[in-house]
Amino acid sequence: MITMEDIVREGHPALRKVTDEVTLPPADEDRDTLKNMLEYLKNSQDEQMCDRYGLRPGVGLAAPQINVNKRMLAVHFTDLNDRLYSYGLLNPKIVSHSVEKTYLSTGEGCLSVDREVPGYVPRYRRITVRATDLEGNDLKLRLKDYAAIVFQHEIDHLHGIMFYDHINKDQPFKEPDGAKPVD
Ligand SMILES: O=CN(O)C[C@@H](CC1CCCC1)C(=O)N1NCCC[C@H]1C(=O)Nc1ccccn1
Ligand code: NI
Repeated sequence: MITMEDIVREGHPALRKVTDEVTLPPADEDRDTLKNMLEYLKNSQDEQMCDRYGLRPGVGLAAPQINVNKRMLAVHFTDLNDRLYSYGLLNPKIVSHSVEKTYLSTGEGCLSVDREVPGYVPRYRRITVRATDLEGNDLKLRLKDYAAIVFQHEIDHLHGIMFYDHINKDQPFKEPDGAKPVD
């Protein structure tokens, strides 16, 4: 099982690499890795598992965070309309997005960042993501608000981008133009 020891922290070169696409169909090793990433998220949202293994709760995890240079991510969360997003995705790609922006009013954090980095992280309010899931199905996900934010945070990791790269240096809490916050 993946624990916090497996999660690399900022400064580790893996977090600044652009990941390689996964050859499809995925090798068993890649599928197992992605299943373990999804398992981590579920474990991290279970009180007992959290306490027993010292896990930091997470709603998303990208392969570079466990030092795997592959274009794979896992998400496990329910959005504000109680829709469950629980996926292991291969080669996810944002194929379109709104001009309109959003941001988490609490700012963002990262399991690979052991410090608070204050400030709003501008994100597209709506995105369409194409990807392959663990069963080999081609998915097209239309995401907005919180779900769009989570997926953008994870897909950024696959391109060596950290959330704080987007924070306005001069005015971290400047509201991004015309953006509607997600609380
Ligand atoms: O790349 C992936 N990561 O770095 C894990 C991050 C991903 C989220 C950060 C902002 C959007 C996606 C993550 O999940 N967190 N960030 C650090 C500590 C908190 C934790 C979190 O938001 N937990 C949570 C939230 C709601 C419900 C349950 N748990
Ligand atoms: Ni992160």
